[in-house]
Amino acid sequence: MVSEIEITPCGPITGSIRPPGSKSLTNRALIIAALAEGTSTLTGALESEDTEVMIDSLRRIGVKIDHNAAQHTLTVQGNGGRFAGENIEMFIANSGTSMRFLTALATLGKGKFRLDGIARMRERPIGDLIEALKQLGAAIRTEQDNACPPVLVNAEGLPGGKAKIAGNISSQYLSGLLMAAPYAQGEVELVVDGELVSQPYVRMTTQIMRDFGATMEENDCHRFVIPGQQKYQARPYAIEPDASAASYFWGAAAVSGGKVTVEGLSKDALQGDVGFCEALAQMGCEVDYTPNSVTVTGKSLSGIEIDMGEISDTVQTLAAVALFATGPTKITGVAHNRHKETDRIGDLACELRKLGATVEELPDGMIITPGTLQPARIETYNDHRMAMSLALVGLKQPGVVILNPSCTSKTYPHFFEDLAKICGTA
Ligand SMILES: O=C(O)C1=C[C@@H](OP(=O)(O)O)[C@@H](O)[C@H](O)C1
Ligand SMILES: C=C(OP(=O)(O)O)C(=O)O
Repeated sequence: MVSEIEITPCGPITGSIRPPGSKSLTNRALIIAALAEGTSTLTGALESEDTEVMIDSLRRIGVKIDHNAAQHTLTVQGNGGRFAGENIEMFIANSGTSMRFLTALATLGKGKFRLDGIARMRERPIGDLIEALKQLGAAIRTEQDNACPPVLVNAEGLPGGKAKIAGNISSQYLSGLLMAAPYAQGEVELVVDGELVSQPYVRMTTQIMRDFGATMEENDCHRFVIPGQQKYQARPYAIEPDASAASYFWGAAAVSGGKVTVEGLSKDALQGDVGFCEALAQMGCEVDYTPNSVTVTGKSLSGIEIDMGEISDTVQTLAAVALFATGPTKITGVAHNRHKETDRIGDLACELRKLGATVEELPDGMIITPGTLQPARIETYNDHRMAMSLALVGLKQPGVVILNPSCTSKTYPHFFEDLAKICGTA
């Protein structure tokens, strides 16, 4: 494993790429196919740490999953929501989606389940999800009574009922509840209490649930009524390429003044992160959509003011692009970014300053004023997005070194190879 990588500067980048499958869609499809009756074939699936920990955990509750690496296909034989076990341990590394979705799923079974992860996962909140599951009748708690993993579930099936769920820390709680709800013994009513961050991910959840045959009543992403004792229907399902991963290639076009096409995504993609292109358009880039591709052409860039609450995984990408703009960029609406793989406000500000920018940290974002760029050794805090986004700066500025580059294995194990290929520096 290499301990650091120096990014090779290059000219305007032109080319096209199809990034690996969406993490969010792969992990949702796995949960739903695991609960379905019958065999589902998931094509275009992501193969990375976040999906491996999901697959490993589902296998522990008796779901059969075959992986065809050459075809990026997962074949899942669902257990119909019937699973039992004594002291089943799930190790989830630092995958927020897996931790939150599997916590909700575990309440549907019978027996004792323990969900744990790496040290950072033990700092990532899960208390609001635990409280909502308790309201639905689950026997569940955190091991240290600190509202963070490890999570202990003493499952007897999920009775159902009405639950309020806070949405200001993470939308993944609501997504986890929604996907489990059709398998509750009775009807489940979920009401979002206050603000809901990352809303496009909730729309993605309800869409994929419907694609697998579940029904629900939905009121403006605020109230959901899901009849109990439903079954997902197994089916073939094609997974879109990952739009958050695509942001690095669109960002590469923006910073290099090039033209990059991402294949397999469109304006109508299930993933809200295609909205990152609109932020680039606001900065001055040209964006062209077809039904099966999105192309960004880099032009001269201006700083912008933008609320990124719906596309928070692309904040770091936008911050990297902002270093090449005229004037400051103000990002707001992402207080929840402090609870991700690392504090993506404080730690991001620190690394941007090393590259020569002036950064004012806000409670829910930052103001980035570009300065003269300079070489820097970039700390990644074991955050894949810190590595992938700040690598873009090195495409123009010599001497940008990314430390611990293998942290991209969380969602994109071959990122640096793909970047070098499209830059012509491989
Ligand atoms: O539901 C999902 O697939 C995700 C939701 C988002 O998390 P939050 O809801 O915590 O913002 C996002 O950051 C994460 O990468 C994936
Ligand atoms: C926040 C992220 O992941 P998760 O919450 O699923 O760990 C991410 O991939 O940027």
